[in-house]
Amino acid sequence: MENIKPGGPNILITGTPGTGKSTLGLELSQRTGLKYVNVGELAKQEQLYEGYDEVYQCPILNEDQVIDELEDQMSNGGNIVDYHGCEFFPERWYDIVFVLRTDNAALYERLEHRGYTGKKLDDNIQCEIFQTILEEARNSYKHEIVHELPSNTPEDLEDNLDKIIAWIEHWKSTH
Ligand SMILES: Nc1ncnc2c1ncn2[C@@H]1O[C@H](COP(=O)(O)OP(=O)(O)O)[C@@H](O)[C@H]1O
Repeated sequence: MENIKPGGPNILITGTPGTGKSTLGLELSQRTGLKYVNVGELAKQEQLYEGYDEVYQCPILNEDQVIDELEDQMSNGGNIVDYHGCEFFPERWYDIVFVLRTDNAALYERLEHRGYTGKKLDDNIQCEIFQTILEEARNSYKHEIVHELPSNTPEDLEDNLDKIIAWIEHWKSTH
């Protein structure tokens, strides 16, 4: 049975770093009033970590702590969650999952611009080539709620916003 969420639907925006999750998530939040949750930022603020990854030179997310931290607000609904992974969240949290996709050349430029180099840059490009996050989403959620969205141009961004806003309106009229 579906949970009742007074705050509205919960939306997951996932995809390889640099595909445009925070750009889309923030704009969507502004236009809809749903709450934007950047899991990476939340972990940093609340120090939800368990150790340090020497290879990638970044802290390791404590997934259980993230789940505990978000459980109440996710049960209430009305959240747009942004993270470059999706398999550790409880499946019941999300009403819909969007996986952003970016062509290699564009993604390479965005990540280079962000200061990524060497293995970190290469691995993220490979992650996108092998559609790792899309596979992860399809393995973690019902196929019918997982949607791939192109995220290459500003026109794509506008199209994606229009589509998601229309979906939210529909969700609200049926719940
Ligand atoms: N649809 C798009 N078209 C062109 N550039 C985009 C698009 N979406 C995001 N960008 C740009 O790509 C870069 C990475 O976007 P960001 O939202 O930070 O990605 P993520 O949150 O997935 O890491 C930013 O410079 C952003 O302005």
